[in-house]
Amino acid sequence: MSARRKLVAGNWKMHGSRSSTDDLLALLVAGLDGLSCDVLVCPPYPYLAQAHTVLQGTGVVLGAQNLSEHVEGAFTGEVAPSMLRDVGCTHVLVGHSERRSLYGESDAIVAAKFVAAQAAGLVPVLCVGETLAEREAGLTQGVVDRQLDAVLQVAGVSAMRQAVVAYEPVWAIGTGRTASPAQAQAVHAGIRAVLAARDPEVAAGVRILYGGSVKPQGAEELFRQPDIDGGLVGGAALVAGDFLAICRVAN
Ligand SMILES: O=C(CO)COP(=O)(O)O
Repeated sequence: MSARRKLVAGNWKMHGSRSSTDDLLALLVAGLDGLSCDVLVCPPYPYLAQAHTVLQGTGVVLGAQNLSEHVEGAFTGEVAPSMLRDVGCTHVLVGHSERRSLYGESDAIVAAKFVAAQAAGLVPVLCVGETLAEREAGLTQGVVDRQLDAVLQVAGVSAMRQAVVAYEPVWAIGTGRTASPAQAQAVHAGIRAVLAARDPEVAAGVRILYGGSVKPQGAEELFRQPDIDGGLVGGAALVAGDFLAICRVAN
């Protein structure tokens, strides 16, 4: 039995409205009563302050889906790390595959965002994962190691004490195709081994989430794997009953 407490995170992506945010959060807060896993929700930027008000005192923590690597300045359309803190975020996703592929975020930018998040007192959830072509070419662990190493080079391994890693194979995101528990476990163990080579204690403590078509069915077996410490949930995080069911099996 691992000493790491499970964490279930919901990435709402670009979905919702003011009223659906209130509705979903109310259902989550009511349904989570009595559960002991950690729960994080990441609504879109405009709803963060509202979500913070609803979540205060509930134990559910709040994260953003992205942040600027800059402290402040002439960066039209960007959101500073301190602003996220200011509206009640404790966490932020960094390097989600959609940011990497659709918005050209390089390993270097992701590393800079990771550092900027921690400098503002936010816990970064560092997302890593390979494409289908990379998996089929046998490059999975190499890609994930490169993405992780880019952050470790800049931030140092001890920064991982205040961070979460999320393994999200790109081919499993939004496709209904989940990695098998064995496939996911193998990569999670590989991530932990990379960290252990630098600092075994840090490696033993860091939570590594699995993401990619996580649904209530199948979540239990994923979460039973020794190196899977919870989930980063997309589509199913928008359906209160599904998200709650996933939290329940992580409990
Ligand atoms: O990208 C994801 C979470 O960050 C996963 O999304 P889905 O659960 O919709 O596949």
